[in-house]
Amino acid sequence: MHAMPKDIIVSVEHVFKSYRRGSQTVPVLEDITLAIGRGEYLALMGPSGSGKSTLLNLIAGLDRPNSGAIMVEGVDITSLQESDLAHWRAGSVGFIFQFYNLIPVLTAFENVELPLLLTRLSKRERREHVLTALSLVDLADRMDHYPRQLSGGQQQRVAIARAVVTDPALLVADEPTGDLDRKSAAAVLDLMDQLNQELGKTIILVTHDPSAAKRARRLQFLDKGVLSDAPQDTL
Ligand SMILES: Nc1ncnc2c1ncn2[C@@H]1O[C@H](COP(=O)(O)OP(=O)(O)OP(=O)(O)O)[C@@H](O)[C@H]1O
Repeated sequence: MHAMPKDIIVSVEHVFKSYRRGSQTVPVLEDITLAIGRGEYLALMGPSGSGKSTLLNLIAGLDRPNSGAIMVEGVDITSLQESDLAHWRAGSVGFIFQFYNLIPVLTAFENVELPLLLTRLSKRERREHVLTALSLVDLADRMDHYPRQLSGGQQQRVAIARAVVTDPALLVADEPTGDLDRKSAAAVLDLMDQLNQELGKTIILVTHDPSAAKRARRLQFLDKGVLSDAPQDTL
């Protein structure tokens, strides 16, 4: 473990990432360095294919860089073994995806409970945590519903409850409003504002939607694998 200033939660240092396509190497991220403060709300924009999801997945420990270091809460996640990384992810990061990724055969309650099955909590404690998370997203009354019985906006709110049920400091959201109508999108963005402002969650939001990016308090722009402060006229 390295010492890091207390207020920096994510530190990306000289990260390079490429993918292999047949015999070719396709560079995706080139020398990315980025520090994110605890409690920050950062939006990441940029053209399709510029590497936004790739960077988000690296920070969340879903993928590994070719070189460079990624420190999250003082842990160099690039040096963790696969099983340690999975364990770290489960307790440290909440994920919000464009298409919710709920399990169709599980109820809202069971979907939100899933991340807790990896913990030592008792059944009763799990139930309390799940109900707290579902109340936060205002869906406690729908806990016995299956995903297909819920609207897209409601499914995304269940996914947000699942993301926060283990109380991670960091939330990563990849196009969380990409599949929603304006009204449901606004409700999801309001909820993310609340998680940031009231619960102090650090949020990294990847989006194409300027009205979503406006909610963040800092904007970074990725183009052809290179990161920069967003130009003034981006939004
Ligand atoms: N697992 C993979 N294997 C090979 N190439 C990949 C893989 N994942 C991403 N890529 C390539 O890396 C590049 C960046 O992809 P990425 O999804 O990070 O971009 P993005 O900025 O999030 O795009 P979008 O806005 O369209 O979601 C693309 O050219 C993509 O084809």
